[in-house]
This record gives sequence, C-alpha cells and structure tokens, in this order.
Amino acid sequence: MPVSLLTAEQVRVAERSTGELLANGTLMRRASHGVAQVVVGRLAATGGCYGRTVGIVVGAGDNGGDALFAGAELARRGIRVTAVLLAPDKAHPKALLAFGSAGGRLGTELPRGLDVVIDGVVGIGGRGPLRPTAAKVFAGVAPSTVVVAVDLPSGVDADTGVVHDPAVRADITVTFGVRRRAHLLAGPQCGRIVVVDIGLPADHEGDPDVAEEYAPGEIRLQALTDADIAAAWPVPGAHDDKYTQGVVGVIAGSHRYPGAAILSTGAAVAATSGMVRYVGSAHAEVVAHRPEVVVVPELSEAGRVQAWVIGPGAGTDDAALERLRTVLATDLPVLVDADALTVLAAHPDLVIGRDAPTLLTPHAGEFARLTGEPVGADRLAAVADLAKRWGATVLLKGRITLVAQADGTVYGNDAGSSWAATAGAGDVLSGIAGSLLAAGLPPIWAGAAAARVHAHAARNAASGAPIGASDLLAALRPTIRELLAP
Ligand SMILES: NC(=O)C1=CN([C@@H]2O[C@H](COP(=O)(O)OP(=O)(O)OC[C@H]3O[C@@H](n4cnc5c(N)ncnc54)[C@H](OP(=O)(O)O)[C@@H]3O)[C@@H](O)[C@H]2O)[C@@H](O)CC1
Ligand SMILES: [K+]
Repeated sequence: MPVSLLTAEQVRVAERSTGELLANGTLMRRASHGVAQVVVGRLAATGGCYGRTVGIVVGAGDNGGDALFAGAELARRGIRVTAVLLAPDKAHPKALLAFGSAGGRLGTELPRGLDVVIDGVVGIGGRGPLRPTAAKVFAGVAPSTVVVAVDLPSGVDADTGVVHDPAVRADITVTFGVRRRAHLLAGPQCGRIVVVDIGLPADHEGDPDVAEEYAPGEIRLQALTDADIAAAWPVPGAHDDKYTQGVVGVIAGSHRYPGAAILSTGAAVAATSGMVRYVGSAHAEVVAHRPEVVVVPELSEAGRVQAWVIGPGAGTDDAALERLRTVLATDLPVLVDADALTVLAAHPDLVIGRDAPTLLTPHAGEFARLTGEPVGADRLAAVADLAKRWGATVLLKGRITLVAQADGTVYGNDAGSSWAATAGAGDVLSGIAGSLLAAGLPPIWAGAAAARVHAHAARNAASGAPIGASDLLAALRPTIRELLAP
C-alpha cells in the first residue's frame, strides 16, 4: 500500500489520540528508546559500545527530551555521552534528570572525534534555519562522525521539506510512528530513515487511519512502494493481443533531433508489450533502432492509439502547435512533455477544461514556463496548485519527483541517486509513462510508476559510474523484470 507522509499537525493529532500514553510520557520513552537502539546498533556494528563517545545537541522542546532520554540509556550502557544544552532553562526537566542520574555529562561544546552526534535541537516544532548557537556546535562536528537526527534534521521544515541554511545533514533520521512529509521531500538531507513503532494508531505504514480525514482539495502526500507498482504494472493476460494491451502513439523528435524519438519510443517498447506507433520526421531512425515501432511521418496517417505522448524534441513551431491542438482535442489520455510544454505555456486553454486525462511532465524550467514563475522552495505546494488550477495531473521532475492530481493527491518518489540527471533521461521517462497510460493506468499512477522504475533503472545502469540516457534505456527491461519477479 502507498505510504502516507503526514504534516506536523497530523502527527500531533495522532499523538493526542493516544491520550494517556502521551500525557504520562510513555510515547516519549518509546521514542527515545528507539533512538538509543539505532545508535547502539550503529556502534555495535563498528566495534561495540563500551567506551565509545556520543554527543547530544539539545533544544528547548520535546525533541531535546527524546535526545536526553536516549542519552541516558546510552550512558547506562557504558557509552561516554556529553550533552550541549542550547537553552539550559528550557531543557526537558525529567529527561535532564534521567540523563544526569545515568552518568551523562554536560558541556558547553561537543568533544572532538565523537563516534555519533544526536541532533535533538528541534523536531516537528522547529521553524526556520538552525539558530547561530546550534549552527556553531554542528560546524565543529567532524565529517567522520555519524549524525543521527531525532525525528527530523533540525533546520528542515517538517511540512514543506525546505532545507534552510544552515540545517543539519543527517546520516540517519529516527522518527516515530509515521513518516513526516519532509522525510520524502528532503530525503537526501535525512539520510536513512528509521521509523520506530511507538504505538500510534497510524503505526502500520500505509494504513494511517488517524489521518484519513482530508478536506476536499487538501494535499495528501503518499509514496508508492515497489510492491504497489509491481501489482499495477500491465502484464499481458491469456486472451490479450497486441491491441488489447493498449497502443501508445509517440510524437517526438525531428530530422535534426532524432535522439528524443529513439529514446521515447524505445522506452515505450520496453515498458509494456503491445504496440508503439510513432509520428514524426525521425521515422527512419526510429525504425532503424526499433523495427517493431509502426511509423508514419504525419499525424493524419496515424492509426488508432489509446494514449499519446507528445513533445520530446518535437519543436515549437506552428506545426507543433497544430499537432498539440489535434491530440488534445481527442478524448484520449495525453502526456505532454518537453517542447510541447513550451507550446502549451502560451495556450493553457488547450488543457484547462479538457475532459480526458492529461499528464504534464515538466522539469523545473518548463514548470516555470507553464506558471510564469519559478517553482520556488515549496515544490509540493507549487505542483499541487498547478494540477488543481489546470485540472490536469502534473509530474514535476527532480531528485524527488512529485506527481500531483487535481484533487490534491500527490505521489512522491525519491530517486535515491541523481544519476538520471542526464540528457535524454526525460525522453525515456515519457515513453515509460505513455505506455502505462495507454495500458489504462490513471495518469498519477502512470507518472509515479514510471518515475520509480526510471530511478531504479538509472541506479542499476550507473552502478556507481556516470551513465547516458541510452544506458538507462538499456537497463529498463532488467529493472522491470526485477520488479515483477515473484
Ligand atoms: N508529544 C509527544 O509525546 C512526543 C513528541 N516527540 C518529540 O517531540 C517533538 C516535538 O516537540 P515540541 O513540540 O516540543 O517541539 P520541538 O520540535 O522540540 O521544538 C520546539 C522548540 O524549539 C524551539 N525552536 C523552534 N525553531 C527553532 C530553531 N530553528 N532553532 C532552535 N530552536 C528552535 C522553540 O523554542 P523557542 O526557543 O522559540 O522558545 C520551540 O519551543 C517531536 O519532533 C518528537 O521529537 C516524540 O517524543 C514522540 C512523542
Ligand atoms: K532533530
């Protein structure tokens, strides 16, 4: 099931729903135990706990309380723990007492050469960047020290994932019960995320019954898992033929830029079985690479399709506008990418009010062309807003790809690496998503599934070294095979 990512307020609602467990501090003890376990696990894997050194940076709220209770547990295991209190008067009193009783020490700065630093400055109550005192403490932390963030890396906004400057960069983030939005939106800043079960009703990932109440149009952020995508991926049934699985038509490339056409159609061929049609002047090059693609130079000659992909390398002239107008006038799902987005920016009316599904796949620059302003720091709000205003599904590309539906549902995917940031990778994505649209997947699923498979293929192709889009394309089939393997 898709994993939900909640706002700070939704997390607080979930915590409050536990009543006594919140009031008597049980939730905090469970949370801090989870943090301590993660640190112990890390130390145990690298030589054991006894005599190792841990620093704790403690803020004014319960996040600092978590860190101090965790520190107490670590101190009891023979670990030398030093805490720096950023706001000594406000430090969680019970946690501070427990920390002192367990043998934890207080300092005005962190000792050098620590094995682990625990960031307990702020969690979901944090606002803005790390304040100067905290920033100074973290500036002295050696690169070899493992940084474990409690709940969130401090300086990262819980709801938008905006990484303020300065902010903590964590190797591991330990969170409680349910994921916060920032864990996806600022994934690279969080490092590995460990979700500790503290007994919230929403503790079963993907089943956040506490947060099921969404107002109409409210943003609901989720992440698809590999299992979700495998279950939805079109696989031919016993009675399928090449037409019943959905035919995708690709309008892309040109004499001058045949590569986009080759990459997009190649990806469409690899992503699903069935049939791919191609319309455009790069037809000879397309057939040379993929003889199974049925090609024609003109749109008027194209046979029937179940979805269109239009735009990669296809130009922005009057003829391009005419082709865009024609496909958007059909009642078929249409994926609009690249050059076609530039054309669309001047003619939004072609999409707004369209009844059939439309999937727009801009990168940040194309997004700015569509809306007339930069994406901005809050990418989630920006993409959800465009989807709502245009009544379309919008896939905003990036390390974290966000796919927003007009009703506020957003699927996000962290690519896990940035190897796919290479010329032509977007053309491959358009082919994958287009073929999924033709197979009947709703645009948000087609976009999110394509983004995830694309990211896995990039990782598999790269294997630690740079790649080109052709390498990504070549890795597509083995990646899908791996995904679909029982
Ligand atoms: N409730 C529970 O049972 C459970 C809660 N849990 C834990 O509690 C955390 C939430 O605790 P919280 O609500 O106390 O807020 P929290 O994140 O500690 O920070 C608030 C304080 O920080 C300050 N401050 C703000 N911005 C700042 C900045 N940029 N730089 C520096 N300081 C800044 C600001 O104080 P100010 O200095 O402005 O007076 C404010 O008072 C949650 O993330 C989880 O870890 C878990 O134990 C599970 C059970
Ligand atoms: K923190």
